[in-house]
Amino acid sequence: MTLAIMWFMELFPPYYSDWLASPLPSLSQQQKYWLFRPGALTAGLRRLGDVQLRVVSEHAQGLHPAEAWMLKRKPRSPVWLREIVMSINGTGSVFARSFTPLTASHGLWQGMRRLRTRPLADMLYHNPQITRSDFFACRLSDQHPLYRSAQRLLGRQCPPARCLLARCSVFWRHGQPLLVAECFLPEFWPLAAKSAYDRGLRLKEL
Ligand SMILES: C=C(O[C@@H]1C=C(C(=O)O)C=C[C@H]1O)C(=O)O
Repeated sequence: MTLAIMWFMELFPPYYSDWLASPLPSLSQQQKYWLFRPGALTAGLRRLGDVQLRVVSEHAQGLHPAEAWMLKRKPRSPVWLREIVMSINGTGSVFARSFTPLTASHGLWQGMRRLRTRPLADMLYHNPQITRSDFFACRLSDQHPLYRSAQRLLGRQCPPARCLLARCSVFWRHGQPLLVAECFLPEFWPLAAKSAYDRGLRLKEL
């Protein structure tokens, strides 16, 4: 990447970002529902079946330039990253990638390092000091950091980027951000549709 492009990306981040604050018009009602559903995603997934969480990786790395604006931190500044996959009744359904500044992972967000297979949700929704940003959603592209992670995780079984819908939001605690990005794998959508059908719900009641 040339210096000029990197300079542009750092200066005008939202203009090259894939993330959108409102749903793409082409999405189904069900997709819009899950991409912008408030509250704990794990709680929503548990209504579809038995949820298992597998930690894929946890390590320090530099903040990706395309994600720096979300964290309001400088590109390449050190962050602590956690990547997990959640399965519903044994079917890999959601891949999540979460990160916080490395200093915060030793401070206000240190709980993130101790979770192991407990979901992040356990430490996010019962603390009045923690606020959540609006959601952003997108269809992934080949260059998207979340897609790069999905490729590492799924290898040759990774679906094309355009088949993957994702959302993200930032949790803030005393000025310290924790970004959570979640990608719905293609196998998730039939499970969600079947569950809604079994419960006799119309889409708007999901
Ligand atoms: C943030 C939540 O926790 C889920 C669990 C995660 C984890 O343990 O790393 C990451 C993203 C979420 O889908 C949630 O359920 O809303």
